[in-house]
Amino acid sequence: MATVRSTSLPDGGNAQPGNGEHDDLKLPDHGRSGQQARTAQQDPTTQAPEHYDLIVVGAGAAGIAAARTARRSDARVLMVTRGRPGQSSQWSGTVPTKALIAAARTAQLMRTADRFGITPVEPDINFGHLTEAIRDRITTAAPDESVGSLREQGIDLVFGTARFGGEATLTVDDVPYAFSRAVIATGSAPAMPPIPGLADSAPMTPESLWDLRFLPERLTLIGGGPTGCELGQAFARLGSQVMIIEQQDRLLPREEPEVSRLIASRLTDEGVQIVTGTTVQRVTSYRKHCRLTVGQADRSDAREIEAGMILVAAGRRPATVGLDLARAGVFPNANGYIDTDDRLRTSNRRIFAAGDVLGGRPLASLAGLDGEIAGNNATSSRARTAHHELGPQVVFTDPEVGRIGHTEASARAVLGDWLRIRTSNRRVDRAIAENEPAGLTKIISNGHGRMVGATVVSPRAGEVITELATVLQHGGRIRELADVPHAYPTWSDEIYNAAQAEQSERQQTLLSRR
Ligand SMILES: Cc1cc2nc3c(=O)[nH]c(=O)nc-3n(C[C@H](O)[C@H](O)[C@H](O)COP(=O)(O)OP(=O)(O)OC[C@H]3O[C@@H](n4cnc5c(N)ncnc54)[C@H](O)[C@@H]3O)c2cc1C
Ligand SMILES: NC(=O)c1ccc[n+]([C@@H]2O[C@H](COP(=O)([O-])OP(=O)(O)OC[C@H]3O[C@@H](n4cnc5c(N)ncnc54)[C@H](O)[C@@H]3O)[C@@H](O)[C@H]2O)c1
Repeated sequence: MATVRSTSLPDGGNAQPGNGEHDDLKLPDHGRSGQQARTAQQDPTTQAPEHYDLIVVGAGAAGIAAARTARRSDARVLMVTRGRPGQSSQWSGTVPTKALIAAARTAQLMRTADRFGITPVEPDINFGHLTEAIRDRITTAAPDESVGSLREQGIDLVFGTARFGGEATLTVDDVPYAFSRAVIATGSAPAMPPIPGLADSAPMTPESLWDLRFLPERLTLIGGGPTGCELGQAFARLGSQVMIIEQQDRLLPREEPEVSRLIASRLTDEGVQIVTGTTVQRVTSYRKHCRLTVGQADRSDAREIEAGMILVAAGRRPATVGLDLARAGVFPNANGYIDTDDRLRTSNRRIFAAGDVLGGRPLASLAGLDGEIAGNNATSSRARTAHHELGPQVVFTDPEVGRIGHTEASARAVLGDWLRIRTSNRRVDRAIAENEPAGLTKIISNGHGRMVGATVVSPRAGEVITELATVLQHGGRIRELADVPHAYPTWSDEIYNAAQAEQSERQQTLLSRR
């Protein structure tokens, strides 16, 4: 029979097994594997709480990765969740939005087929069939995240709301459990701006949107970040009249200003009404529609606009309410998120945190990686560190916006004018072949030519940016890609062109020094 390994506290790789310092935190040897452990169900009246090597709170991208990684060290693992495993990513975030976007792109292609010399046709959208197809995509996307599959992987699963009772205990709906380590991976929830009358209008959120049974004739999005832009464009392409209201002076305010202009222009061409530099001050609901009082932040310029169904895409907030973190000795920061060191350990050294609950950049890609790191560091003495700043992020509008590292403004804030910026709006051959407009490639390097950030706007920017992520991760220079043969014609052509241009500039500089 497999036994649970007794693992000493991972302490930055310095803690030696049995060095005495952390003996009280040693994982116990239960003499059985998690796979063989009984399913987590307990009588609340029993005195001793059931003990686990690791309890993971949350079964989203971060929690699942943490639990799976811990199982590789044969730890006895309990995962607690009050929602379906997969949560935001699989059920309401990454997967369904991309399925919706793909359907909307098809509708747009049908409508604009004349650019390929094909007779265009206005698509007939059956929203019921469309949402059914999306549900099908969701269940196909991650079969190994189902309850059955997680249990097969040896992870005990219990449904309910977790609440810490002390530094090494928690309850799930009053049933107590004890842990050697825990990972908090409770994710985030939609932020609801405190706008008078908003709650009465029963607004949708990216989470509740998937219950829609009909295509809204008119849809008003509050927030023009990644969610607002992706969903706004998709619903407009499916046939809704869409308005996006953004309080900052441009859409996608975290991206380069030229990206905001490019995406705004594309959305406007597709019929989306964009209102920037404007906040919603009041919502008045009528039986079938709403009226919004909007204006500038200082409340000047107040005016009323008609709105359809409201979808709030105004950012996220941490899902920590009710966890009783203080009892566990974990203290959220001023924004309510959990701070950790780079090994994802919180102020309680038994407890780690991963995913959206950390704040920063709430991305499924980072949540999964964090989960692995937290699960590893909680159950193994070989510590791994998290480098959030290195992960690429993509806004899946059409065209897509891929970014890695700094924008020009954030690089300038750190490096001043010690920057080299290479920008191109050239239409690559692939864009010409597919009759797509020009995008953008912007590569930012420091004075030594080492890349510190890049932005790509193209129909496949999500793929293209990963090549640059590799360069950034290795502290490389863009010219190093000039020696790597690239397939032609691809959406990466402009990266290769930039690499060759950098290479030839360097050769000229070297020649001129001779
Ligand atoms: C519309 C939308 C589109 C997105 N698109 C992308 C994209 O294209 N690419 C990308 O990388 N990211 C995308 N994201 C972000 C991505 O979905 C999240 O970053 C990711 O899902 C976060 O994972 P998580 O595990 O931290 O949290 P979650 O997936 O939210 O999981 C949290 C889990 O904790 C549980 N929980 C919470 N509190 C408790 C409690 N007290 N007790 C027990 N269980 C609890 C929940 O039930 C859930 O299982 C998108 C997000 C949205 C909203
Ligand atoms: N493709 C992707 O990777 C993807 C897609 C969607 C979401 N996400 C993730 O989810 C997170 C949340 O995305 P999001 O777009 O909901 O949030 P966000 O914080 O990125 O953007 C919200 C926008 O709403 C605006 N806003 C806030 N309150 C407002 C108000 N009262 N009136 C008008 N505008 C208001 C903000 O200025 C901001 O531009 C992102 O940080 C991102 O990491 C990722």
